[in-house]
Amino acid sequence: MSAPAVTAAPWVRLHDVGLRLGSVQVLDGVNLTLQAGERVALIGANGSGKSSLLRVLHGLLPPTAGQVVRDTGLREAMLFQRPYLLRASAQHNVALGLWLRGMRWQQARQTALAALHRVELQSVAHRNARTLSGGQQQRLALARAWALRPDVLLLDEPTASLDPHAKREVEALMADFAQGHGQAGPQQPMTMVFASHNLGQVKRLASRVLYLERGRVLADRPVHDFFQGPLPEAAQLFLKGELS
Ligand SMILES: Nc1ncnc2c1ncn2[C@@H]1O[C@H](COP(=O)(O)OP(=O)(O)OP(=O)(O)O)[C@@H](O)[C@H]1O
Repeated sequence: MSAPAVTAAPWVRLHDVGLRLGSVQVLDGVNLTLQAGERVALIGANGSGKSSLLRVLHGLLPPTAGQVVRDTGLREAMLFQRPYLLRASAQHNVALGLWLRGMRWQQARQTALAALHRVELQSVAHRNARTLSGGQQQRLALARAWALRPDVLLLDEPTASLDPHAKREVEALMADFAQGHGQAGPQQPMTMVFASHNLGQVKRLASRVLYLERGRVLADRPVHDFFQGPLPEAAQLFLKGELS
């Protein structure tokens, strides 16, 4: 992908952020500035803290130490590992999110239909969302997020449980959104932060890579530098394991 139009404005800053849940130190001493327009991949072993960091970035989990400072003028949406869908039509699932944010129902239904077109799900707009395939459900979740016109999209392993074809479809939509073909318009590429175990996907989509281990950010590099190394030994070993 071509270089993103990174603006100078930070979307969010984390100052020495820690997160303790019960007896587990989930995040530890995280210092991070993410700029609008970046495409950031979070990688690391299971349990390294990727999902938790996404939740802290999105403001769903307050940190138990440190500070999060965000640009509240930017609209955010988040996609979870398994989308939560109501037992209602695909169109209804998208429209409801818009209605809850104050849009009139008729307009919400129309906007929802346009969003379903965007992800090529118009033919199943009236199907019960729970009967859709995994790939279709993930695209529906993307439509639901896209309909909200987010400036920032956070995604937690969005293609983890999908077959290769569905994976490619979801990835193509992510790439499209990141390039500025989302609703924010071509002048303003969507800022994207995604957790992934798929290094090919990271290379294809990310502009910057954060490697997490036991709640700490051990490496934070532009994507090209990350894969060219040199990296801290732990990150190097992780990459070797993932690529073997
Ligand atoms: N509510 C909770 N209470 C206690 N510990 C938690 C809670 N949520 C997460 N954890 C722990 O925090 C650590 C980080 O979890 P997290 O889900 O953020 O990791 P992850 O890198 O996203 O993992 P995966 O790749 O498996 O999705 C894990 O040890 C997990 O068990």
